[in-house]
Amino acid sequence: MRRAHLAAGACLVALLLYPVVNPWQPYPQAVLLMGFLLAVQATSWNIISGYAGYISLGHSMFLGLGAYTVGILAVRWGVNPLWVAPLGGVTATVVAVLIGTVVLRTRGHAFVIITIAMLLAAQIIAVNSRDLTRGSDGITLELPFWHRDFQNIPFYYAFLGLLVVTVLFSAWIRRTKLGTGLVAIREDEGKAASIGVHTTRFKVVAYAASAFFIGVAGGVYAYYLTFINPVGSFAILGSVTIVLAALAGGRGTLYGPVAGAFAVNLVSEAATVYAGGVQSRVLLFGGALVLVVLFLPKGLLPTAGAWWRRRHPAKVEYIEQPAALAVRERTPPPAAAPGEVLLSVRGVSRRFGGLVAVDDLSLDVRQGTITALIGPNGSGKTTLFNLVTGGLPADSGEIWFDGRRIDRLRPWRRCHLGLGRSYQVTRLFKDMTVRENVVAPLADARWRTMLSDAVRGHEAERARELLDLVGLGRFAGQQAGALSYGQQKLVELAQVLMLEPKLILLDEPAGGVNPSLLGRIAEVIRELNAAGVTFLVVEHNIPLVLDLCDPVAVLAGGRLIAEGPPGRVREDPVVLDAYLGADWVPAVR
Ligand SMILES: Nc1ncnc2c1ncn2[C@@H]1O[C@H](COP(=O)(O)OP(=O)(O)OP(=O)(O)O)[C@@H](O)[C@H]1O
Repeated sequence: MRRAHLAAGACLVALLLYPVVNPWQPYPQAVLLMGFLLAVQATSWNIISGYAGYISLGHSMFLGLGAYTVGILAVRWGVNPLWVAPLGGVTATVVAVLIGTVVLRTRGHAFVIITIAMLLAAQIIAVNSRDLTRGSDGITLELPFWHRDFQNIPFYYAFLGLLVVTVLFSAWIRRTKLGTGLVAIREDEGKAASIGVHTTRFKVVAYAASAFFIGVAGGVYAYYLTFINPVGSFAILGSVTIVLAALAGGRGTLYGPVAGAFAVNLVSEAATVYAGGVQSRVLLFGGALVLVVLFLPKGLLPTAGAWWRRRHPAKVEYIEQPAALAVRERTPPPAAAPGEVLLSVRGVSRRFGGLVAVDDLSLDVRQGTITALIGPNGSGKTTLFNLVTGGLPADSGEIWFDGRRIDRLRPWRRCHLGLGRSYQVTRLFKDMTVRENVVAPLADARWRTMLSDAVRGHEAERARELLDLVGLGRFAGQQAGALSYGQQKLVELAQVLMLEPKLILLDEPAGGVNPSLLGRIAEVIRELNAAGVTFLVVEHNIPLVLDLCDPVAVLAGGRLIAEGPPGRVREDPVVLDAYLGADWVPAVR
């Protein structure tokens, strides 16, 4: 990344000097200026569509909104458009918040289509609000106030300045917990919510943040053109160009959208000069989009970066593991006293069509226990976990945790109250490093937390401690997706432990894990339990369950069929009949 920053700095110096060294070249200056404008838009778009993965095909709407705000205000108030350009950003942001609050409930194709619809709706409103916008006739603005000898050089620096600020803003967002949360949403939104990310707020903030600088740029652009009309200001081709630029350069990266914007701008210019203008541009952009998706799915910069790393592989940093486990006492003392009910599931049911997955189930988990939840495949164990953590709503019944009713709370609220969980099939954020995964959980939904550094000093230390605890300290800097399945299970455990939950729901912690790691997992659970953490464990490895857990609850057909100490449950004829099998007991004795 340092190399990329240096290269970007060198390019910036060259661009700053270009009009000074070469002042009488209006054409190349204009081409560069349009490149800056496109780069501002692609970098902004990248915040919602690259970081958070919500693809917007209507983002040029914010350019039009900025242009119209500034055009209308400049004409009505008789002020220079440049002085009111920031208000273009304000309008774009306010509209983004209003739209985002509704639209960001959808995802995938629905979101893409709605963003296009919004763009077209904005165009129709601009055509029909004649009193405000002068309809199809458009608005003509005053000519630039500077002497014509300066040509468009002031615009050149205005757009370059805007680009620098936009890139710095985007870099800052990526460095905060907001940025990590957005990437988490892109990779697995349900999981992000379960580790405390207030997904609704994060998405709306990202959408608003992705609109502001486009709105400001729209205001400056209106002055540059000195004329705006609905068709030009709310053009779908503008949105397609933004998407193409970001995809070509590298969606989700910092400099990718900038590099892509310059590349696309050059192609666009070539089309205008050599192939006859707008029609050929549409054809070229369509073809380029197909080629990028087929041959450069990650974009130019990430592909070049991967090629460079293959040629110059970095050495994996090795951190010595501590000789012994060092589990700290829980810092916030547990609310419930040992033996008191911490989680209470009361008459909860959940159906999937005609199938009753959880059937009027009641179950208590007491503070300080390692409670097992076992039962045949399909008996409703994972569904119960989803009901408790908020991944699924219950059809009926109540769920209480630490003295509070939680069944109507959103998943992140339940996490903030002290509920952590791991998944049957690990759900790490595979494009993040192991360290980033461990620090991704959020302890609360405060704005201050959201805008703080992604990895704060004490968190880095805690992440290191936890990774050492599960024996994976040396993999902290690696991509999580590169680890083995068993190692990913351990990283997910470290991730859950980051927030020091009161209760951890472990879904098949031993599934797919080799015997030596299994011993380590059991050891970690025991140590944490001794330090005050309560566990509810779903597991099919019965010897492990009987050794580790007490009490044991048995589900079958979504109902609780037995509950009690392991010695009693393993001899219960109902359990033998429904799950363990008649010949099981002699085999382990
Ligand atoms: N999202 C869903 N849509 C439809 N049916 C579902 C859904 N989730 C679970 N089920 C069904 O509900 C029942 C209970 O599934 P669940 O995953 O809770 O069982 P389980 O006890 O965790 O099984 P296993 O031990 O195999 O993990 C199964 O019949 C399953 O097919």
